[in-house]
Amino acid sequence: MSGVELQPESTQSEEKEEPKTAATTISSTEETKTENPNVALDNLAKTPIQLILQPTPQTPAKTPETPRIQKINNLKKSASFDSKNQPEDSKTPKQRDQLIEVPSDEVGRVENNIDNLPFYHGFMGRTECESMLSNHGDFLIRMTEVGRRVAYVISVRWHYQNSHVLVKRTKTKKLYWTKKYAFKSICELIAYHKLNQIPFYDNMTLICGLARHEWQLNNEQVTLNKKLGEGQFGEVHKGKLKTSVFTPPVIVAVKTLHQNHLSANEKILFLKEANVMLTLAHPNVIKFYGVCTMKEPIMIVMEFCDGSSLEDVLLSKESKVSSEDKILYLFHAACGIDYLHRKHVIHRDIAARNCLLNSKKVLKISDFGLSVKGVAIKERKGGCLPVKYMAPETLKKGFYSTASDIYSYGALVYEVYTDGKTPFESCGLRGNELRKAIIGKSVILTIDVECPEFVKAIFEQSRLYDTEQRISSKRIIEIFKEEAGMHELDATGLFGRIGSFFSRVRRQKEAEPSVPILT
Ligand SMILES: Nc1ncnc2c1ncn2[C@@H]1O[C@H](COP(=O)(O)OP(=O)(O)OP(=O)(O)O)[C@@H](O)[C@H]1O
Repeated sequence: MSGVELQPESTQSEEKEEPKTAATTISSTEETKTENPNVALDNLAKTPIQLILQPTPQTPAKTPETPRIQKINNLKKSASFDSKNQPEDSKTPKQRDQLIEVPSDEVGRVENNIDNLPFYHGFMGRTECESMLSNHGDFLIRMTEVGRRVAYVISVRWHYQNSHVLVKRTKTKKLYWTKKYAFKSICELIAYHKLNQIPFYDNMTLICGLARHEWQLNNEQVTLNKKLGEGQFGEVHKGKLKTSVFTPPVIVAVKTLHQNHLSANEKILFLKEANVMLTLAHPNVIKFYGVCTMKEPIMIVMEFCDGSSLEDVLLSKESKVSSEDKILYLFHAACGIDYLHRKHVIHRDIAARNCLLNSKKVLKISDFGLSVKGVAIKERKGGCLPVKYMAPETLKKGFYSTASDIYSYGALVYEVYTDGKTPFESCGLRGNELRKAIIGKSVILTIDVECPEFVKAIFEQSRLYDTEQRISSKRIIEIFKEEAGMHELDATGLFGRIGSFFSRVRRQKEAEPSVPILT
């Protein structure tokens, strides 16, 4: 006999000490140890340990088909972690159910720091996890929260279906279990079931552990320095990221998630931002380095912009943004948005405050907190929404699309040419009143200051009510190229600064007034 029989949890609470029965079973454990001193993981895989479900005086052992085992399986079904599931803490085994404790030395020498398990992914949402599971037997371990307490979930692909099995803990001894066997650590639970190919839930075994990606960083790789600001979910710091021992650390911006008072859903929302950024690489979009989800605080690590936000630059009393730079920034913003739209990402929060500038005057679209994958979606959202920047179809019916981003781009053009004024600031309406006024067309945004004709035309065509008529990001870029001689940046972000706009304007003024052709 190699397993230590464990009293059911409900009776364990009456236990004062570790069960003395362990001593008797340890002798047979030692037999195994003598045969395999320092048994290594690989050896274990080849020589699975035989475990026998032991009868207790009160509860004779039964075969897996018996109602008692069935009952355990039912319990485990409740532990299967469905979206509507309740925390299963209370659903502990009844008195007649049995678990078998497997002592650590039976499992062999295993890595006991979960962070070092290659297939442990830290805090991860279900959707992101399911996007990784593709083949039968693929599995990963992730962290979640059940009733504000950290819990581990084994996510596995089994016969074309994804299952999420919550690892449970016994009340008194705090042992980890999913089916029959209980372990001192989650690493032992995983190692034991994987190496011996014992089903850990129903008939599912752990076959192929999916390793973490390069972008799933360890907290130790990141150092936080000066605080840059604060957003809805947490703070942004300047920091350093160590990528290897051979290369110097990279200067980064690190978005940390407030540790307290955030539910698992809010954490998932925060990580959604990283999820969207993950697929993006463009000189006018903030670069993403990775996420730290192994422990608190959860962090998103991204490119550091050594300038300020466009909003701050526009509002700065010290210096005015030149006409040349206004064109440049709006062109960069259009290139960033166009790239997002080609990647089927709707940003949903285009505004000067979410455009960052670096010291080389390159504008980068940032803050993907509200972004979604897709070209058009319908979503009714409550809470704090950027009404002043939102399109009428969004305010009316919750429709978001690439066209609604373009409508917000119009608001960005307004901000740039009014030196950072917030749209509709002067109309005196707010919240729901403003929403109704925008839908009812009783307030309309106009640029009454000096502005190149072609920019004004872009602005007007971006603010059209009919989404079909609204200008596209592709067309905006073409116009900037045609009218201002702009060039897109290459991947390094070095080339493609302003072209011959001002010499062109001079030429046009000499010849005839500029008539923008917008199709
Ligand atoms: N990549 C970055 N490089 C440099 N500074 C940054 C970077 N990202 C954010 N910041 C700065 O950190 C501050 C907070 O950023 P964050 O995106 O969290 O805030 P926000 O957009 O105000 O809030 P929210 O996320 O709630 O929309 C901003 O002032 C911004 O200028």
